[in-house]
Amino acid sequence: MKIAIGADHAGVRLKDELISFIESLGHQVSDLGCNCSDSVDYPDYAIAVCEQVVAEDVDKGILICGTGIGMTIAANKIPGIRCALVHDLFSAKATREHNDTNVLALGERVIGPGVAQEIIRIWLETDFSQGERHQNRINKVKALEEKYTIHP
Ligand SMILES: O=C(CO)[C@H](O)[C@H](O)[C@H](O)COP(=O)(O)O
Repeated sequence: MKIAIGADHAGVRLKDELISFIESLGHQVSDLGCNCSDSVDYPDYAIAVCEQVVAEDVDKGILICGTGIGMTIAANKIPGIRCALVHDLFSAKATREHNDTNVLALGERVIGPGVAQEIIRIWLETDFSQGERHQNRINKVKALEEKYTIHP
């Protein structure tokens, strides 16, 4: 798979540690920054990654900030993005099976690299369950997105 990854200053260290791990799983990683510890704004990196996901330039996105919360809030403003903040292995599997999430958010100040690696491995290898009830719920989320999108 092609994966875009982005982080703010509070997630850059974990991002840099995770790239080689994701590549070792056989994926191609596009690093969209940031690339230093200077203070930056997480929405700028959420947008960069999510735009690639929506454009289908990549298959999935991974976003990292201090808590993962800011990245999650920003990512889910973008139509077509279903981003989950995940800090446990059960949710990593469930959010692929039930929510068909296309972006994963992590918090560097919350979990260590070992747990982050396992979350990513499970999230990337788990398919959407295709269950009718899950698709129906995702369709309702898409309808909300459409209803509250302002068309020029
Ligand atoms: O949005 C966040 C908090 O929910 C992210 O964790 C940011 O990375 C964090 O706010 C950055 O904090 P800092 O004090 O500017 O380093």
